[in-house]
Amino acid sequence: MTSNVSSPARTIRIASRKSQLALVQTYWVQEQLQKHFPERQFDVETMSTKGDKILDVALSKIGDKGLFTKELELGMINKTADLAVHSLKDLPTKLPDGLVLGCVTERINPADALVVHAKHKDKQIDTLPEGAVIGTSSLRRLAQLRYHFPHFEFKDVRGNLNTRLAKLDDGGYDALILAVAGLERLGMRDRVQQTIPSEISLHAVGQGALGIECRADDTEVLELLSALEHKPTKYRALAEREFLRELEGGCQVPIGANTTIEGETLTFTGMVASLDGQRLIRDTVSGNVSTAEALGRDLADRLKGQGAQEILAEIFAQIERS
Ligand SMILES: NCc1[nH]cc(CCC(=O)O)c1CC(=O)O
Repeated sequence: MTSNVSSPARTIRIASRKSQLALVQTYWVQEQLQKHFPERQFDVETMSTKGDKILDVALSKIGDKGLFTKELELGMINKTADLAVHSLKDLPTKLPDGLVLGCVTERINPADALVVHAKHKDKQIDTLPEGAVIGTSSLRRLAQLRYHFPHFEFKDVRGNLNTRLAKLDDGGYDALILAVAGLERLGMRDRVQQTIPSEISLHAVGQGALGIECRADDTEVLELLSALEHKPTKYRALAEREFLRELEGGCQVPIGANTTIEGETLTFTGMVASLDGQRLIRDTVSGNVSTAEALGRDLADRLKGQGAQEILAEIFAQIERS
């Protein structure tokens, strides 16, 4: 038999973390694929990742790249799964051999959000009182906010979104900094007190977009995924991820980004900051969208030329010691 025309199409197995946000994202992708390919079958299989299991240690101290992705990747490598849906910002810039970023879906708001305790419901980030306790587990948010608001106190906060919000509402914090995108996807847009301007906080690389990973040689899945691809988001993601790769930072270093596309022009602002918020290096480049990755490298080189490498080296040493 040389033809497989009559054999039934294989079921496509989508691997997902079990967190509420991961499931919302995965079911959204499943629904989109089903819409484009009504004759195909797409199943979802859930699994726990290391990042889901370790909840009592600050993320920056676990320090592992791929904390939220490794188990899903093993599933694809072992062929018990065919694709995995990630928050793009949780996906390391270097993927395991044999796997690729098959598709980037349309980005929603990539900004960070201020979420406040009820007693601050008339406040914005710049009117919160001196000594306000701000919860964040992101070194990027910590460094940028310290730089602009040295009079706040910062406290780590872990757990899924609902757990974090409960800790805020219980009075453990005055405010939290969270991604607008995560709140929006979980139907909690009303908790966004303020979208933090990019002048204050540049978002994480890839924030607000979904990245779908699959086997590099699975042409069938790659073809299915191309139906979900959003070109402008893909260009922005390529530029941002190349910038991060060049700076050799995982998700747990204070590196921020902001990209916009107007016509054919991609404009990219990036920053690297020290943990104490004392030093912050920021610059902007722009060029044709077709040169997205080169723009990311160019921006990284410029920041390195202004001292970014020293800052990052210090941070890696600090994390290792703690
Ligand atoms: N690090 C956790 C994480 N990974 C993805 C999101 C949601 C935002 C997104 O999809 O970019 C969040 C929560 C947050 O940062 O508040």
